Amino acid sequence: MELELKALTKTFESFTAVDHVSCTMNNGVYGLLGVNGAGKTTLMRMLCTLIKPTSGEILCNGSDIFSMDARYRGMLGYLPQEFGYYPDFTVKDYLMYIASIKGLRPATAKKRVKALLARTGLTKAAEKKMKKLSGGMKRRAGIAQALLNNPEILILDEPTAGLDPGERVRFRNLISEIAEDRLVLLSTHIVSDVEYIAKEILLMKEGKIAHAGTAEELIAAMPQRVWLCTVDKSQVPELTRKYMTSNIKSGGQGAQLRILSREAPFPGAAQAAATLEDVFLYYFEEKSGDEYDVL
Ligand SMILES: Nc1ncnc2c1ncn2[C@@H]1O[C@H](COP(=O)(O)OP(=O)(O)OP(=O)(O)O)[C@@H](O)[C@H]1O
Repeated sequence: MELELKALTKTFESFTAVDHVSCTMNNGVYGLLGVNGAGKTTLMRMLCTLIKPTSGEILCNGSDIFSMDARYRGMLGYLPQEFGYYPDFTVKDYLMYIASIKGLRPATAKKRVKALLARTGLTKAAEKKMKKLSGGMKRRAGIAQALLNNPEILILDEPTAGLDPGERVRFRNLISEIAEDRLVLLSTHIVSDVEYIAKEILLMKEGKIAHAGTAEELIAAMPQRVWLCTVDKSQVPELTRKYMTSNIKSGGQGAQLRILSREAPFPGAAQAAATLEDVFLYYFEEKSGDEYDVL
């Protein structure tokens, strides 16, 4: 399975939301990482044939996905950012309903729903109403519906939005497992969602893929170094004005800053190993997601 994007572009009137994106993906997890408005959803909607590119191509095993039409959609599973469900349906009825829309025969649908309930850890919740599920369970039901047709390509738009840290870990593990034999493209603005499970991370900024590679490659390519600086609290405003600072930990009179800079900000500053969070800060000049521990 190979998905190839060739100079993929989408403009809305004079605004370019996706700007000449080119990349090739095959089985495994790809993390589309970027801040709000970077163009992630627009890119994914094109990959799902929901909107047409202004220019450029998307090829699946060498064929244009829009020409493949239903044949391509049969290979595709999609979990949109806001996914619609029927609040009064039970999880099982919801999945059976989506299975019928996807054209699965009732006997096949029954088997697949049972298997997917088990795979997503929802067997015990099968008879619960959708509106009674926790955020994490709802997302897992969303994944289950996207997997009903056993897709070779799975597109997940911000699947971890609103999940608590425990649910996020369970979700990551599930996605990792699912991607063993298919292509999974997952968008997020939270570094830790993709740091350990993505075989490649695509950093998307202002419609472009600014950088792509493994977490290690992205870290190695960052020109700045990371410095841990223990300073007096009174020095914090000046240092944060002067340097990109990824983290500040305060305690008593002192503060520990994590500073990104080519050179040591002052003699004696200790160099630390860079992380993907630092890379995110460097390229986007903002902190990733809602998990960042600025104290
Ligand atoms: N139908 C549209 N008409 C005009 N502009 C649009 C349309 N859809 C998206 N945009 C604009 O394109 C840009 C990229 O939006 P997109 O939703 O793809 O970003 P994103 O990275 O998914 O961000 P978010 O996580 O906030 O959804 C935004 O500035 C958005 O306002």
